[in-house]
Amino acid sequence: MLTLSNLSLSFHRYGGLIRREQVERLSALSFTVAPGELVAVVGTSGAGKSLLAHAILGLLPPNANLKGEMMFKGASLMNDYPKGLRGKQIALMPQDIGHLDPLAKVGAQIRWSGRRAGNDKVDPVAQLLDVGLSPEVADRFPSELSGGMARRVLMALSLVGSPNLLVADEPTVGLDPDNRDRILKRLRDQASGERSVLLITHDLSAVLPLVDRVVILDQGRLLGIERADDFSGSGIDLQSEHARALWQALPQNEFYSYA
Ligand SMILES: Nc1ncnc2c1ncn2[C@@H]1O[C@H](COP(=O)(O)OP(=O)(O)OP(=O)(O)O)[C@@H](O)[C@H]1O
Ligand code: NI
Repeated sequence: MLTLSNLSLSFHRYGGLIRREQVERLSALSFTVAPGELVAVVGTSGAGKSLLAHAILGLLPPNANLKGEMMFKGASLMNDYPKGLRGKQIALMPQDIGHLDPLAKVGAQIRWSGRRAGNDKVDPVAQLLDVGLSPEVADRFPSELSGGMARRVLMALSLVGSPNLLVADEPTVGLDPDNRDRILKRLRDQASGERSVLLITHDLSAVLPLVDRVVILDQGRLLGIERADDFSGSGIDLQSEHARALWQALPQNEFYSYA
């Protein structure tokens, strides 16, 4: 479904008046997301996770310079971003709840997202129920939502067009365990059949029970691609040393660090 081959991303930066330099933020990333898969991209702050999300959505700023190849269902996402893809076949659940329009009620925003995705007949209440929110939320403004509700509204907006690929950028940050697990469960349900999810997070332990595979990013570099099942025991089945170190550093595994 999604294939990245040697994808690099750099930015032009002006040093002084005439010196122009390139700063590389993603370095030769290669990985795939298969139909039905839920793949986590894990990395600390500044690893390049949101940049990767924006690259896949064709939302990078003009001074960004992408190299390599990125294919979605056989079409290249590299130069002219294919029309009719974003918000329909590929959707982003953004990291920042500031993406909600503060001046519009939730129901109206869901209808707009539906229209952008080519569906004029979206029922906001059904979309809200789908993410575990009650019908009355449709009449609220974003300022009247709790953090957990706002995240679920963002999720409803991103799901409105039934995307084949959903890129969820830190969808559970700042949420209590109940709200977090609700969102993660909905993402797990989403990833089946022809539909896949790329789940961006810094919280490996919260997502491990749900995801199929884990891509580890650090400072724009790929440090490992692992099957989620291999994060078990002492981590002997993990391919990369870095993944083993991450696994052994989780609080519940401290025992193994001394084994
Ligand atoms: N438009 C830009 N121009 C230049 N550098 C940028 C730009 N956007 C982001 N960066 C830099 O790229 C790096 C990766 O940023 P990114 O937002 O992808 O990190 P992240 O992994 O999503 O972090 P977080 O977990 O904090 O959201 C950072 O060092 C950031 O400063
Ligand atoms: Ni980010």
